[in-house]
Amino acid sequence: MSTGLPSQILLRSRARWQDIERRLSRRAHVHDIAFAPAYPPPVAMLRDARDKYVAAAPKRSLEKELFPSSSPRGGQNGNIEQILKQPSRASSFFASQNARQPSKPSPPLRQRSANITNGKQASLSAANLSKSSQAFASLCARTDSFGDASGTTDLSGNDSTGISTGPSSRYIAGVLIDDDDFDDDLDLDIDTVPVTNLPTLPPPPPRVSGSTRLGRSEPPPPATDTSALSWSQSSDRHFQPSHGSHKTARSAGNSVTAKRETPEHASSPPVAKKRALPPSFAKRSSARDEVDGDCIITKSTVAASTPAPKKPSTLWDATASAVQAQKKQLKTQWKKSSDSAPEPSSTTMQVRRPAKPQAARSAAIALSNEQRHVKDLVVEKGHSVFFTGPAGTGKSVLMRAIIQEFKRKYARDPERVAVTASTGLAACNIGGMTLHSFSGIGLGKEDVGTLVKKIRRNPKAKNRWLRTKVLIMDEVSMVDGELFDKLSQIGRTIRNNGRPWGGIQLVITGDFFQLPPVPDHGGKQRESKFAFEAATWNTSIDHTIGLTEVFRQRDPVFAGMLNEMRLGRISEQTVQNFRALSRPLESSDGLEVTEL
Ligand SMILES: Nc1ncnc2c1ncn2[C@@H]1O[C@H](COP(=O)(O)OP(=O)(O)OP(=O)(O)O)[C@@H](O)[C@H]1O
Repeated sequence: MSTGLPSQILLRSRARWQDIERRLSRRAHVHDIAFAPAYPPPVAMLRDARDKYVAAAPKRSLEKELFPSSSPRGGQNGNIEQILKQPSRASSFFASQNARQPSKPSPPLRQRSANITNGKQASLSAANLSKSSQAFASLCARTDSFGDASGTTDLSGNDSTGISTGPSSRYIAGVLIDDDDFDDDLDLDIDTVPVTNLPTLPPPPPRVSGSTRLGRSEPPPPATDTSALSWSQSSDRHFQPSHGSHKTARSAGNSVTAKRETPEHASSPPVAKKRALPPSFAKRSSARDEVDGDCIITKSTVAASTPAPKKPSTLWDATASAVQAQKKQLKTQWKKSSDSAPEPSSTTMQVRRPAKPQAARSAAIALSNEQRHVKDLVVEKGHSVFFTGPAGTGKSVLMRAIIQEFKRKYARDPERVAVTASTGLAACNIGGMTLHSFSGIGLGKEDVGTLVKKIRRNPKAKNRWLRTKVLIMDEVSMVDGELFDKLSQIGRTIRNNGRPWGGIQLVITGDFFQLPPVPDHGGKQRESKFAFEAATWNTSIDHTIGLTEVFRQRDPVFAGMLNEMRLGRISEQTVQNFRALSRPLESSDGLEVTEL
């Protein structure tokens, strides 16, 4: 021993000091000669040093806090194992050891002992902490301090290392792990009760023979006792057999059995439950049930699965096939009646014959030669054509035939054909839209530049202008000439094509002797002009064709009279013929005829 030893070692317990004194006294007594010339008597020197440090240092606290395991207090005689076997002291010890590791300030796993929270350890200086570590190292080096401690640590908590684990704490590799630190795990609601008594499932029932009669009404299977299934929390009725599935399996001759079938049920013969049908079905099949009891289920099943088709309650509820059947029936009846009965009047025929769709009627009509010529010019040769003619010459019929041909031609790209008319009603007549809607110009009062910008802001209208190859225009007599010029210029601009209408093929029809364009009385008070008066009319139209054959009137004299009126050049003979038709009008319904 010398004065160079750490002062903390000198602060050990009084008992140890006494033990040292005793030993040194013995050594001095034996080796007095060796110590005498160079050093003062060692016992006196050490006593002085002890008194000096004991008086200077807070002995009790340091002993308690820095060397709790080596303190002889409590009669432990420096045996840490005995100290640590006391839970409270062990906790205090490890808490203080953890507090002495400033380089690893890990957050506490749980509320520590008062040694940490009372501020005493926190007030220790860094130097004291370092010294404490050294002292603890020297303490650990002492074999007598740990008794029979070995160099290994048993993480299982069994006390082979001499470090006693309390009831709720373990020391693993210098880290205190308290089992209570994982108290949150207790909140996990995991049912870990081991299943020890699992019930044995019943053996599969014997195969049901296919000769089981399904029509027999037998008592339902008894409720099975599920008290043995204590391992499940399911309701008891869940363990009762499912009759529907059993019946299906048995009827199919299948050996598959429901999982929850109990042994009692498996041993009982298979039971077929008679199906309960709705009252309406039961009434219908009751007669057959009485006759053939063996086929009750089969017949009832058929009745339930394929209900009889509903009869249409009203005429307009009929399906397409029903309408077709009615048509055939009416046609047959009409043929029979026409063969047997005298020729009915035309009025009666009009009423009786079912109205055909317009497309079907036009398809049934065979085009005349002049009509066919126009259609070939338009569809086959792709010319821009304007065809006109008096009323009843078949302009509309021809136009519908042309549209049909174009739609067939551009079936993969129907946007190539634009069907328009000057008015909404005329557009509906041919299944199209108004010319204003197609072009996207609104009322079309602005100049061409403004209208072009307007169209370019409208993607749909712009797309129509760009995609259209053929423009159909019906009732052209009501299209204003100025509008016609504007549209032609718009087509050239948007399609970036210098040809009239930007190269769009025009198919125009109408009768300029009929309704004129709507005059613009709003702004400029100008007189409206016909489309054929437009500046671009002649360049836009390749062929102008006039239909002459009138189909609406078969009387050529009457057709000639109408044609004179259309042209405004009525002959004297025509005037006399019309006056000869004059007669007093009879109005038996009380309505007065308005004179124009
Ligand atoms: N090729 C044809 N064969 C038989 N009938 C035809 C033929 N073309 C037209 N018709 C009939 O002539 C009648 C008049 O046809 P449509 O209405 O097409 O004439 P329109 O010239 O359009 O008359 P409007 O100028 O008054 O509208 C219709 O009843 C139609 O069925």
